[in-house]
Amino acid sequence: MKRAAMWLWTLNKGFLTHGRGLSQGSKYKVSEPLHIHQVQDKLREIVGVSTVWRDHVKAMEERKLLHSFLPKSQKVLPPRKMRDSYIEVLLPLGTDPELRDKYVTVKNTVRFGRILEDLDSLGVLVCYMHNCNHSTKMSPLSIVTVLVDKIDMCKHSLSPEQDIKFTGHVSWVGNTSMEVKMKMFQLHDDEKYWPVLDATFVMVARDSENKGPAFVNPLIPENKEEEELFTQGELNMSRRIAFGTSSLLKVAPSSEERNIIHELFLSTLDPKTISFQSRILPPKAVWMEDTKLKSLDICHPQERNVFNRIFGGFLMRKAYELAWATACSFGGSRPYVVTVDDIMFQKPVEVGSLLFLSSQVCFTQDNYIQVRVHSEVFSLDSREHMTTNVFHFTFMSEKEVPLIFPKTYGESMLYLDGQRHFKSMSTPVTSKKDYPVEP
Ligand SMILES: CCCCCC(=O)SCCNC(=O)CCNC(=O)[C@H](O)C(C)(C)COP(=O)(O)OP(=O)(O)OC[C@H]1O[C@@H](n2cnc3c(N)ncnc32)[C@H](O)[C@@H]1OP(=O)(O)O
Repeated sequence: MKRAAMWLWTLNKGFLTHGRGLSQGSKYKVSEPLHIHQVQDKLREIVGVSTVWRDHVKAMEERKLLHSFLPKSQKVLPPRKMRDSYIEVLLPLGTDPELRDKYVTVKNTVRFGRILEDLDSLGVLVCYMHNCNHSTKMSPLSIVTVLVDKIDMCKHSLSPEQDIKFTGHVSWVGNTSMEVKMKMFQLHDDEKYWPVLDATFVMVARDSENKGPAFVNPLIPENKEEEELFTQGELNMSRRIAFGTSSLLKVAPSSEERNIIHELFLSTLDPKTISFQSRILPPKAVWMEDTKLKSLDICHPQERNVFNRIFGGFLMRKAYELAWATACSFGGSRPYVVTVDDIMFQKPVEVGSLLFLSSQVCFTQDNYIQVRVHSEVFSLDSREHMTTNVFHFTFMSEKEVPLIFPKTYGESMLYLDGQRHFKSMSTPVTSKKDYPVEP
């Protein structure tokens, strides 16, 4: 009982000192960063999971008993500061060849899919730090990823032979949801850590059995910088709601968007026939339907998370790798990821499901390729199909890529949705060669 509470305290204690932990961007200092392997160990300890799949039902039964520790209201929970949840994690690629093998691509760069997995685990650990409760051995909360709001890549290259450091903390809280900001840095020849990536995730707290909502500790900003982050978190929430309510699944496109679609349609009509049916592809263009790639995975217990559902990071890696392959076969050169945007985890994926991923290019501009991946699961027990996620990735190719043309109304909506996501990319990156981030 004391052991888990002890580590939480030890970890927290390190955060009480202010300072410049990293050469750029760090606000708080920790005594010692965690090793990447410790993240999973800590999560297992906090949630109290079985390491043997056979025992998973028993372990979940034990978690039922934690229900009584859940508060009835958020008001009774003590407020936390941003530094309470701040953690640093080291991925020692420079000194650990075995670890490097897991991360290296054929072109001697870093597998971005692996980074997505690490960010997901890190985000969850950050939230457990925020909600750390010394009175229980295991946390009564089940914390799951609901949204990858944004991952923006900086221009610096990722080497599989230099150490990587992650930092993260809670930046905003609602009643049951938390926004987590994470950064990634890589050690350079000048012995300094340079920024590589900025990520914003939203996590949700659920009860001990992951069946209903659970309150999270309030968050109090301590200074002006934190107030700005908090306000930004609130604005992000309003933006997400606005983006959701204007979804093309709910409302018609704007008049400007309707014009775009009509122009695209007109430019594919055969001028030799006076018909709406004869469609021909303009030069340097590809039909959207010809860009599709699909994959199937069986969701084995190996890919489960601490709550015995399929790990969100695994789903992201699989979707990312398929998206990369789609962009690569479409663009004709090895593309680089620029932005990951608005990955919504609508439904959990059960262990044992069949995971169908379907990827297609939905928008292009200059060297940019916008790829959408739709994820659907088939439950062998209930015989039901269900959409679980939609992923959006922006890639950049070394050379200019063909234009993409929708044929049907449904594809036109995919085109506009892709364009909306492309436009929401905060800072278009223009570099090519010094940006080697691949799957
Ligand atoms: C190693 C450990 C890793 C573990 C990490 C994982 O692998 S997790 C595995 C991958 N992820 C999952 O399996 C999650 C799958 N999704 C789900 O189970 C469900 O969608 C959910 C429980 C997260 C949410 O369900 P509902 O939307 O019905 O719940 P509800 O409406 O009560 O919302 C709960 C809180 O989430 C917020 N919320 C909901 N949708 C949101 C969105 N798109 N963007 C931001 N926030 C959102 C709400 O505002 C609310 O916060 P407030 O209450 O603050 O207003």
